[in-house]
Amino acid sequence: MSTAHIAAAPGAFAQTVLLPGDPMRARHIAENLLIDAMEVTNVRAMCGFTGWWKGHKVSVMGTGMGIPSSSIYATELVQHYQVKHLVRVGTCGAVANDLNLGDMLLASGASTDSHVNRTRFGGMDFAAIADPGLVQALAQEASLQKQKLAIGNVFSTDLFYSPRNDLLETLGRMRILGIEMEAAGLYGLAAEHGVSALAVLAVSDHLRTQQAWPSRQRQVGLDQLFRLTLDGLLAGGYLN
Ligand SMILES: O=P(O)(O)O[C@H]1O[C@H](CO)[C@@H](O)[C@H]1O
Ligand SMILES: O=c1cc[nH]c(=O)[nH]1
Repeated sequence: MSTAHIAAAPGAFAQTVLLPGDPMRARHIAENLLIDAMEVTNVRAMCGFTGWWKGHKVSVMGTGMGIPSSSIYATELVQHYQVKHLVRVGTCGAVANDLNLGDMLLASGASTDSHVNRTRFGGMDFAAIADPGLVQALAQEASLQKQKLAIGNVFSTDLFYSPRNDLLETLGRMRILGIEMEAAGLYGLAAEHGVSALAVLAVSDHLRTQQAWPSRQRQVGLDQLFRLTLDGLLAGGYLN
């Protein structure tokens, strides 16, 4: 079986899939963290892998950038490959003053300038929230491992390069912690399809100080985040 964008055999994916925006980050996770990971799809070079974390099956697949691209892959994974838990592992820009490059952030909610959830929700505002069970699993694991994990609202934007001069001030005033481009769409999609979703992010840029990771570090510099996420998913019973 294959879909328009995923060419994988039935059952090729685990019930839980890590979803980085960058397909090369998916490959990095498969080759450096998972055991016996096999590439299961590569359409448009959007590679996906299934392997093992501490004896439990897990998949990882790139989504591309932004809600439109990530929604295509997430929908096909849920509808055609019976995926139950969608866990975005991405980068974000820090809005909050007390976040630094490399800090980890769990998006318990995601605000957005995208209209996808209004389209889903009859024109009304949908509160795009992470699955509470996944939030608890990751928060508990971070606490157990004594790792700092900020938890709060992020902003999922359609425009990486925003023309709005007031955006940072507005986001800060509304207690948004960070900015990225997929979580709100993923949370709306999960609600629509009756699956669970979570986004955990590493700070790759700081919008106030203009500090930024180089592109290579965005690809391979998130291992601490991946390990914490995989351990949390395992402890929470999300890996089969
Ligand atoms: O690093 P990823 O997971 O791609 O996430 C962030 O990086 C991209 C922009 O550079 C957007 O996809 C944004 O959400
Ligand atoms: O969407 C994103 C991702 C990383 N850094 C940003 O500033 N924005």
